[in-house]
Amino acid sequence: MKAYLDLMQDVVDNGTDKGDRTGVGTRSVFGRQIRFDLSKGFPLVTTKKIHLKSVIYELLWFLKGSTDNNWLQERGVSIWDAWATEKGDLGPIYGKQWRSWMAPNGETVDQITDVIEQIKSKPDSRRLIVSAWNPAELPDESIGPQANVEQGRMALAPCHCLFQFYVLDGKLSCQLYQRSADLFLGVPFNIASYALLTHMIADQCGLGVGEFIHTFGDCHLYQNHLNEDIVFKQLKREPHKLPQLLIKRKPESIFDYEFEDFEVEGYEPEGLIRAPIAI
Ligand SMILES: Nc1nc(=O)c2c([nH]1)NC[C@@H]1CN(c3ccc(C(=O)N[C@@H](CCC(=O)O)C(=O)O)cc3)CN21
Ligand SMILES: O=c1ccn([C@H]2C[C@H](O)[C@@H](COP(=O)(O)O)O2)c(=O)[nH]1
Repeated sequence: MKAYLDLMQDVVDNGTDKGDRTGVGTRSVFGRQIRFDLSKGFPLVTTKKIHLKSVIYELLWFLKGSTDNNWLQERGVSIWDAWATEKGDLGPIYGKQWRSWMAPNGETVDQITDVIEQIKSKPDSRRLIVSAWNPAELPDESIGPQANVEQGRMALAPCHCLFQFYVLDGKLSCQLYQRSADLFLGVPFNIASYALLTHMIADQCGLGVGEFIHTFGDCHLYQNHLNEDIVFKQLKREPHKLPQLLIKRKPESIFDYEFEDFEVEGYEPEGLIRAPIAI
C-alpha cells in the first residue's frame, strides 16, 4: 500500500489549502492516479486498521440496490448514519443508481446486471461502464443531507461516481473515477470496496483479476486530520505485506453473496487511528 501513503505525502507536500462544502477546510490536489495489481494481494491499508466488515456490508448493500440505512445499522455498520433521515432514508444514492436508474420512459436500468452480461458476451467492449452520477437527482447544495432526502434527492452527491471494466488475457481490470476523495477516512474504504467488487465480478464471469486503477479528481486531506495524531502518525508507519482475499463460495449471481462468503487471510495491520468525519 505504498502507493496510498505516497499519495498522502503528495497531498501534504504539494496540496493547496482550500475551503470546502463542509466548512472544515482541506489541503487538496487535483487529478491523481494510483494502481494495484490485484493478483499480488488484496489492497487493504495496513498502516492503520481498516474495519473491513463495514466495507463488505456497504458493498453488499449497494449491490442489493438498497438506500435504507436501517439495513446497515442492523448489521452494526454506522458509516452512513450522519447523512440518513430519522427513518433511515438516504435518497437515490449509489444502490438506486446502480440497480434502478430511472429512464425517461418510466422503466429502470439495472447497470450491474447489464455490465456483467456485457463482460461475458462482449469482453472487448469499451462501454463496460457503471455510472452513479445522475444529475437529475443530485442534492441541492444550499440545504443539508436530510432536507435533500425529504425532497427526493440524494443525501450526498456520489463521490465514487463512474467505473469501467476492461478484459485482457482472461483477467478483469477496473478503473474508478472518484471526483472527491477524503484521503484519510474514505479512500481506504473505497479501494477495498472496488477491489472486492472486481474480485466478485471476475468470479461471476469466470475471469481472473487484473488491476484496480483509482483515478481522483479533488483529492484532499481535511485540516483536522493534518496533525501528529492522525495523518503524520500514519505517514511514519511502514506498510506491511498485503493480505489475500478468499471467496469461499460461488453463488448463482452477483446478488447472492453473503458476508460469510469472504475471508481475508494474513491481515496484520498497525493499530486503529481515529479521526473526525466532515459532514
Ligand atoms: N467526509 C466524508 N468522508 C467520507 O469518506 C464519506 C463521507 N464524508 N460521506 C459518505 C461516506 C461515508 N463514508 C465513511 C464514513 C465514516 C467512516 C469512518 O468513520 N471510518 C472509521 C470507522 C470505521 C467504522 O466504524 O467501521 C475508520 O477508522 O475508518 C468511513 C467512511 C465514506 N463517505
Ligand atoms: O465513498 C466516499 C464518499 C465520500 N467521500 C468524501 C469525499 C468528500 O470529503 C466528502 C463528500 O463531500 P463533497 O462536498 O460532496 O465532495 O466525502 C469519500 O472520500 N469516499
